[in-house]
Amino acid sequence: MMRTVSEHQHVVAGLFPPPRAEVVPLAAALGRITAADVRATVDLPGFDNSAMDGYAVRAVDIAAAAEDSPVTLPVSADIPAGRTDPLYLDPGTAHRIMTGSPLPSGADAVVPVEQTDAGLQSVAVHASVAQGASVRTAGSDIVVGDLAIPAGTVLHAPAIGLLAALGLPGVEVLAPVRVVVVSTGSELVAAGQPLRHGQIYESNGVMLTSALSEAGAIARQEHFVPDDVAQFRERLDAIITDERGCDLIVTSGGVSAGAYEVVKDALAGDGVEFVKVAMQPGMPQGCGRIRGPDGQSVPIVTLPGNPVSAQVSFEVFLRAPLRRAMGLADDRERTTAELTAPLHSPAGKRQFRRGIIRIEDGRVVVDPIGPPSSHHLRYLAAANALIDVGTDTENLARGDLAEVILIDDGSA
Ligand SMILES: Nc1nc2c(c(=O)[nH]1)N[C@H]1C(S)=C(S)[C@@H](COP(=O)(O)OP(=O)(O)OC[C@H]3O[C@@H](n4cnc5c(N)ncnc54)[C@H](O)[C@@H]3O)O[C@H]1N2
Ligand code: MOO
Repeated sequence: MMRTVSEHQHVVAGLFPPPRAEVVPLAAALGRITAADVRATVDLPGFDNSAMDGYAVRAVDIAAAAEDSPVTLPVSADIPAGRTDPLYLDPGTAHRIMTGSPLPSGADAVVPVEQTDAGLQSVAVHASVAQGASVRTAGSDIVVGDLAIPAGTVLHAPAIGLLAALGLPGVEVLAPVRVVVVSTGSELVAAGQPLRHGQIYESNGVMLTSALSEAGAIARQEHFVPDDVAQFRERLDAIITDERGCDLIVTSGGVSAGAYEVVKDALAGDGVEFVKVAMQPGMPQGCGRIRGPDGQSVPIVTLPGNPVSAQVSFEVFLRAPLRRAMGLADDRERTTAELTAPLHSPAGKRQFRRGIIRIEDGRVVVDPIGPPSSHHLRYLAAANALIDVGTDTENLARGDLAEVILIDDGSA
């Protein structure tokens, strides 16, 4: 009996470790997700300071000041921003002060320069101000120990600014999953090389690497290997011991029922199980854990080689748990749409057909495009949706409502 899609989804999801944390410098933190609460390590502001360019005073000293009857005070100090020495304001005097400069002790208000004659030796103040006017008190924004940024926050520029204002050089964020993609097949040829009859250009490697990157992973493509078990195993060992690190290996090809199934031959019975999943495309699947030369255990997901099968399998089995392992939501939207053409799906299999979803006369409709078989990459390239036809549905008519997964990632 074949495994259901949801059973295999569960098994693949179980291979992913819980999210890992790493510390990155703030300059590299944009878009990253905080792994832990960040609490304020200093007060902001760190000291009482002026909100205006003007004069630090005791409010009581200028209580009688008015437009036509100014109060004149001697100016006994000048406080530009950055002055660090302790300052004291004697009663009956003023200090010239700039925005952000520390308020001298004794002062309890700032008069904006516009309400004075801007004098340097003495200043005529033309308005009274309340106690606390134009003063930004220490800790009025955030106090040591306050929650500055909660865990799970996607860091945008202002949040990074707050971390910088707190004097933090870096932040603990969730680490992306490092994935290495390796395609298999003796028929594969790299772009730029001439093709002989029976050979094809390799396409799954860069396609899957792109899909993994778009999903947020750090994905790296290895050069493909021929259908040779020894070479494949050697390549896996090299991937596992590579100093760039690898949290997951994704392979394509060599998993079905033929005589030269390199992935299956190399790994079956050795921590990796190969199964048939009741779906089209993407029926032959494998996953598990492999051991490296030093005993390291690395999860591996072995996708079928047909290009549409490989990419649809990524969508169905890998994308959501991969994102979860990085603290990211599964951002693939599902909806229902009216079919503009009939569909046939094999009995007992969940089918994922390519489609174009669009709005017609205010209704959400989906055009099925291309045949069901899994070598029609051009239709997958043109699609913005997968039509998800349930296991028990064999026929859908034009006008029927179909389940649809939106796969347009907006990167085009
Ligand atoms: N007797 C059976 N035959 C097949 C079965 C089966 O159950 N019994 N399953 C079929 C299904 S469904 C699929 S899907 C494929 C999967 O086969 P493999 O994963 O073993 O992949 P390959 O045989 O290596 O390749 C299949 C197909 O895809 C092309 N391919 C492979 N890798 C790439 C690549 N990196 N870039 C571009 N194209 C690639 C390859 O040339 C083949 O045409 O098996 C069916 N057979
Ligand atoms: O199920 Mo295979 O995945 O048709 O191509």
